[in-house]
Amino acid sequence: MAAQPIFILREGSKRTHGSDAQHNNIMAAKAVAEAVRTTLGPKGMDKMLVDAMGDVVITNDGATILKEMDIEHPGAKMIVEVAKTQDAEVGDGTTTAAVLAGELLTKAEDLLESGVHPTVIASGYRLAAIQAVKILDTITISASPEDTETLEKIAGTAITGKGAESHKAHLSNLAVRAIKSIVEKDENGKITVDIEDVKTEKRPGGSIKDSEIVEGVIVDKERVHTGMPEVVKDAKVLLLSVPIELKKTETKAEIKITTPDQMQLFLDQEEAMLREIVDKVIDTGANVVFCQKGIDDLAQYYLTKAGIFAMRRVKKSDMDKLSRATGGRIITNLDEIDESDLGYAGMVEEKDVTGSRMTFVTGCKDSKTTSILLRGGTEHVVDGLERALEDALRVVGVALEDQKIVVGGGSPEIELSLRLKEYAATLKGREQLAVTKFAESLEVIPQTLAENAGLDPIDMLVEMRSQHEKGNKRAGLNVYKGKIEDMFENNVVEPLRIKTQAINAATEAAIMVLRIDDVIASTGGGRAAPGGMPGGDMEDMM
Ligand SMILES: Nc1ncnc2c1ncn2[C@@H]1O[C@H](COP(=O)(O)OP(=O)(O)O)[C@@H](O)[C@H]1O
Ligand SMILES: [Mg+2]
Repeated sequence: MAAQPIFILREGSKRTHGSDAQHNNIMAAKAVAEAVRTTLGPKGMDKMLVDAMGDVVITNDGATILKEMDIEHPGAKMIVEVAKTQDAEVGDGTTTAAVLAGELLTKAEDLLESGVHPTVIASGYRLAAIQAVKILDTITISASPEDTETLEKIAGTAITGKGAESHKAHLSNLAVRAIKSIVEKDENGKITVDIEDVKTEKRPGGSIKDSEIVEGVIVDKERVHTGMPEVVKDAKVLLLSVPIELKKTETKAEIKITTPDQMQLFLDQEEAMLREIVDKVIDTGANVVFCQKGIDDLAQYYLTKAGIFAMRRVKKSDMDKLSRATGGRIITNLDEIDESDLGYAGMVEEKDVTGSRMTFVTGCKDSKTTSILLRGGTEHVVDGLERALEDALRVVGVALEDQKIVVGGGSPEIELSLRLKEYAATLKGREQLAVTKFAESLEVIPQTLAENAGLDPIDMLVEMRSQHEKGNKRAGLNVYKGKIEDMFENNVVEPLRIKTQAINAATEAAIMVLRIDDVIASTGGGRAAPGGMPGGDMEDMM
C-alpha cells in the first residue's frame, strides 16, 4: 500500500530547506549590507529615499536608510536589526555594523562551500568576537570628562560626512556644551547621560552658524491670542492635558428653544459654565498656561483679560519636557489643581524666528533641560543637520559615560585583524579557519573607506598593515590625502563602545543567519512569500 502524504503545514505555506534556505538568507543579508556600503565614511555617498507619500529624505546614515527602505526578506531583516540595535545602543556606527555583518556572512559562505559546518563557524566567530573585545581594550585611550577638546573631536568625527563639514566646529561645540549641561553624577562619580534631556528644534532659514543652545525648552508654537503678554517673567506654569472648553455631549442632544429669551438664557448659561472653568485656571495663580488640548475662543478672551500667556494644542512630548523642566505636574482634572502643581520658569518668551513664532521657556527649576535650535538654509539641510547632531550628541554622551575612546579611520579594524590572525594560529581544528575569516572580515571597514574615497583599497590596506606591524597602532586612512597617518593626530576619534557594539551585534546577526537551515513561511496576508528566492524582492530593493 502506498504511503499517504502527510501535510503538516497549512496549504500554500512555503518551505525552503538546508543549504538553499541558508544561501537565500545570506544573499539577502549581503544585499542589504551592500546597499549601505557606499555611504561609509567621510567620503561616503548619500542615498535619496522617497517614501510612498513622495516625501524625500537624503542621508548617508545607515540606520535611517535601512529604516526607510522597508525591507521584507527575513534574512535581510536581520541586518536591519543590527543597525537598529547599534542605533539604540550607541547612536552611531550603524553602517559599520551592517557592513561588517554582511562581510562576516560573505566569508562564512566560503567556509560553508569548503564543507565547514555552520555550528563550527558560529563558535569560531564567537571566540573571535570575544577576543576582539579584549584586544580593543589594549588599544583604548582614556578620555577625561573635563577634556572638552577631545569630546569635540569625538563629536566632529561623528558629524564628518554628513553634509555639515563647513560648520563642524560649531556643531561639535554645541553638542558638547549641550551634553555637558545635562550629565548626572552619582555618589561614586559614575556619569550617566540621558539624551532625552536634550531637545532639538529645527527651523529652516538663517545659517547653520545661527544654531544655538537654549537652556530650557523651545516650543514651536505661539500664544493663542496676541493680546496676551509676549514675555512673562517669573512664570508660574500650569500644564493642562484637558481642554479649556465646554464638554460636548457624546450623543446627539436636542434642546427645544421656542422664544428668544430662552435662547439668551441658554447662551448665558453656557458662558457661565465656561467662565467657571476659566476661573478655576485663573485661581491657581498661574500666569502661563500650556494646554495639550483646545482653548475655547471665549476662554481665550477671559485669559487674555486676566493677563495670562496661554498656548493650546501643545504636543505631548513638549508637555513632558515642560513638566520636567519647570517641575510642574500635568493636570488631568481641573477640579484637582493645587498651587504646588504649578511649575516655575524664570522667563517665558515668544519670539520671531525667521517668519514664524516660537516660544522659549528658560530659567527653569530644573536646569538639566537643554534645547538646541537648529538653523539652516532649507528643510532638507536642517533635517540632515538634525541627524548629524543627533549622532554627535549620542557619541559625546557615550564617551562621557565610558570615558574610553579609540581612533577611527579603519585603524582599530586593521589592528584587530592582525592580532586575531595571530590568535587564530594558537587555535586547533576548524575553528581556526573561522577565526581567520573573522579577522579578514574586519578589513572590510578600511577597505570600504578607501573605496568610497576613490583610493586603491589594496595599496591602502598593505600600507596600513605594515604600519601596524611596525607598532604604529593608530595608523589609519586619511581619506582626504589618500595617505596612511596617525589618526589621533588627525583628530579622528570615536567612543570604544561603537566598535565593541558593532562587532558584537554583527557577529550575533551573522551567526543567527548561519544557523537557519529551514525557512517555513505561511502565506497569510498575501505578502510576497519570504524565504523564497531573494531575487525578486532584492532587485526591487536595490
Ligand atoms: N576624518 C576621517 N578620516 C578617516 N576616517 C574617518 C573620518 N571620520 C570618520 N571616519 C571613519 O568613518 C567611519 C564611520 O563612517 P559613517 O559614515 O559615519 O558610518 P557609521 O554609520 O558606521 O558611523 C568610521 O570607521 C570612522 O572611523
Ligand atoms: Mg557615523
